[in-house]
Amino acid sequence: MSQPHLRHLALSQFRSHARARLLFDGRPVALWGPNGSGKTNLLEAVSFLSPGRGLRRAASEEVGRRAEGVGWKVAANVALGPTDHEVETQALPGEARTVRIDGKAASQLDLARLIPVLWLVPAMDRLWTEGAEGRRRFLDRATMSLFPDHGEASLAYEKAMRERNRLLKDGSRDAHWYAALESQMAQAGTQVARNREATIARLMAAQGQAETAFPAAALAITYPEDPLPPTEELYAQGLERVRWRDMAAGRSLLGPHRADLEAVWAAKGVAARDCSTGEQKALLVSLILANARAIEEDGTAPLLLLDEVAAHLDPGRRAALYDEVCGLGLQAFMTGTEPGLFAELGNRAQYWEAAEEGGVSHLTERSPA
Ligand SMILES: Nc1ncnc2c1ncn2[C@@H]1O[C@H](COP(=O)(O)OP(=O)(O)OP(=O)(O)O)[C@@H](O)[C@H]1O
Repeated sequence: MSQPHLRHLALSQFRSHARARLLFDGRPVALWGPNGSGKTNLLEAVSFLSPGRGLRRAASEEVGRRAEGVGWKVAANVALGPTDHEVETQALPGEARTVRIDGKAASQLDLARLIPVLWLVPAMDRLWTEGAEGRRRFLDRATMSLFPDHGEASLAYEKAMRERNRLLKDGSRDAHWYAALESQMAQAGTQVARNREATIARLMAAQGQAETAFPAAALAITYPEDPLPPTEELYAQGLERVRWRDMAAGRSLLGPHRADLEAVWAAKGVAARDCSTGEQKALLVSLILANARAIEEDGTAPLLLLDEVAAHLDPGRRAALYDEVCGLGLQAFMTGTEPGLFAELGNRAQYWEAAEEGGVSHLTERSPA
């Protein structure tokens, strides 16, 4: 039986794509074409089949085609074993993004339960050297793909923290109100932290399982000040203890929102941030493949969006990546400016050529000559 995949994808007024309809057979998809031809835009459309702001972290109104201003829509048929699901997500001008699954209104978190979507984009080349926020987002996306309750726990945590921050800013001394919010933060925050810890354990185990050309990373979650108390009860007590310190800071300083993800190239003992650009990319590829393997242990498979990943890898690693993607049976969407970058894939992939004319992208299924 084939892995979960998109059977068809239709875009309407999505960035440079006025109207596009693509049919897929479950093989990886290699998308090639010149700069600005709409390749990343297509991957971004697929990333909107998961919760959040997609792989460019764009606001919904940004992704509607500029010339039209009529809103945008992405529709897909998702094959999950013997069952197909119709998924639609769209936003009308000035309105929030909506989701429908099999014709019924659904939440964005329902998308995550249907099919996980993982991605690597060029902006993530700086993941290990820039601020902790990007690394937390990367970790949370991995976590959500393995623990579907993670999205709800994160939302509950953020909501309680926002309310506590408001009390802190207002200088409130209402101990009962603080205690209620701190108990909610401790409950949801402990869940968030546990899910993340379990995720890095699974990613490390999944890296160790396969002999690949990609380096294994030792991962750890760290905190800038106090470590996170290990139980819900101790965490609630910790929040009470630091209440007046937090009031001076005007915000909560203790919790999973301060976490950072550290990675070390295990065999060399070198921190990811001190590795070369290509090595950092190889570490990310290693983690994303480990993530896919861990998802497969749960009996499903993610969609993988790899934007311009081939350009950074030497030919040996490129071939290894393709072998791994094909071995896992993943529907990976991969972009490159030239078809030659996919030579090692041969007929194991479906090929689409992207071209742009008058600001509108066109996609044609075409095997490289
Ligand atoms: N909202 C929008 N409406 C219309 N066109 C848009 C919109 N947003 C971006 N574009 C256009 O889409 C094009 C970029 O497409 P995309 O990023 O998919 O290119 P690409 O093929 O991935 O290129 P590269 O190889 O350079 O990464 C640009 O020409 C940009 O102006």
